[in-house]
Amino acid sequence: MNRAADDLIASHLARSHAAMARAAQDTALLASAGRIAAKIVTALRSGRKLLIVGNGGSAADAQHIAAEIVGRYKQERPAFAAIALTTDTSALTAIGNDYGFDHVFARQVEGLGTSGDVLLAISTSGRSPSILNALRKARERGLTTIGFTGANGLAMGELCDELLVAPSDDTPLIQQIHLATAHGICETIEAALMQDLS
Ligand SMILES: O=C(CO)[C@@H](O)[C@H](O)[C@H](O)[C@H](O)COP(=O)(O)O
Ligand SMILES: [Zn+2]
Repeated sequence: MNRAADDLIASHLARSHAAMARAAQDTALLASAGRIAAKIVTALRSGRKLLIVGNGGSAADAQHIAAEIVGRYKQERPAFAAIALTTDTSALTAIGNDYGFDHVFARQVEGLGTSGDVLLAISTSGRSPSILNALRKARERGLTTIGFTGANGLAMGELCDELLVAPSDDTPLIQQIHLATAHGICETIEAALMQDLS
């Protein structure tokens, strides 16, 4: 690896480290993460499900988080219901082709979401129409709505019962804060669900 690559990667790691440290001190982020974990626990305890949407890197995060819930985070326990709406290529291409990409998630929320479920919608910009439409549809159908965004995404809050704001305006860094915070939320959820069994 040449020097330039080393410098670029080291600089990214340093910015990532600084962004994570800022997030760890962000009392608003920590408080909203706690409320989000409590809302998801309430839904899962009563047999409801968690639906998750996101584009690009956030689609990967959606799948990652769903797997922590339906599989396990760290502890041996029963499975709980979580689905990323980013994985079914037939649904995504049919809905995208017939109705337009802006509807790929909203249409799945309409088909799969029921009152009492939770929609977790991840958008670093807070402005992706596919994500905003999914939140609107979730509201219409009586789902609890949760948003993950970045410092410039506050407008998304209008459609969310809880909005978690990563303290950065850089998409990759926002994504890293989202995933690390989601791991903390999964740990909190798992601890609460394990306590029910003891
Ligand atoms: O992973 C990255 C950048 O790190 C990209 O794929 C990124 O997720 C895509 O550009 C998304 O379309 C951005 O959408 P959003 O987060 O603004 O809703
Ligand atoms: Zn990325």
